[in-house]
Amino acid sequence: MSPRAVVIGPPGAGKTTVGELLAERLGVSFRDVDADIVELAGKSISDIFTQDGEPEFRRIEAEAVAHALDEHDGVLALGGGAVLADATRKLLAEHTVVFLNVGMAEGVRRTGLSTARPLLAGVNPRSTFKALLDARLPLYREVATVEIDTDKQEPPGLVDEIVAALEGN
Ligand SMILES: Nc1ncnc2c1ncn2[C@@H]1O[C@H](COP(=O)(O)OP(=O)(O)OP(=O)(O)O)[C@@H](O)[C@H]1O
Ligand SMILES: O=C(O)C1=C[C@@H](O)[C@@H](O)[C@H](O)C1
Ligand SMILES: [Mg+2]
Repeated sequence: MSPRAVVIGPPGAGKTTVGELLAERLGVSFRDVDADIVELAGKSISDIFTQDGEPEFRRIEAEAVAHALDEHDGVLALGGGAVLADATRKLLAEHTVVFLNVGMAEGVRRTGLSTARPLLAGVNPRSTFKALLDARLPLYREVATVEIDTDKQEPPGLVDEIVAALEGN
């Protein structure tokens, strides 16, 4: 079993919003690994980061991604930092991966000051977001089947673009 599409990208790229719509359009179910992790750990992502640390979060995340890639045949959204794990990038090489990209200004606007995103909760979200993009862009691109720029289009239009890109693949 393999997901119809795995959705990756930075926080605020729209993985959850666009992923849900894409699943609806394809007539399949949607699953979000961030939600799997919360269920597995029995606490919020912020609590995992503060109580157990980022390395422990990444360990749980890599395991949860491997399970979900194996089990889910619909649309699967990964957490923004899932591609940091070498093992996860290796697994993704076998899958159809949609990279939703977002620029710094729009990414910061969309994520706002939400405490649900512990990595962006610091004093300067703009520079944090930029550092995160600089470090991760090559990793997203390494595993992406298609890359979609989300800055200037609403989710329904993005779904049209993704479906067209996947059909042409
Ligand atoms: N293309 C878009 N245009 C405008 N707003 C958008 C777009 N995509 C998502 N949003 C809005 O941006 C916010 C973040 O979207 P969403 O939660 O889907 O991102 P995400 O990639 O799942 O983030 P995270 O990595 O934190 O889970 C939401 O309020 C959503 O409505
Ligand atoms: O960008 C990241 O590293 C993260 C994004 C979220 O999806 C969550 O997986 C968590 O907050 C970490
Ligand atoms: Mg999300």
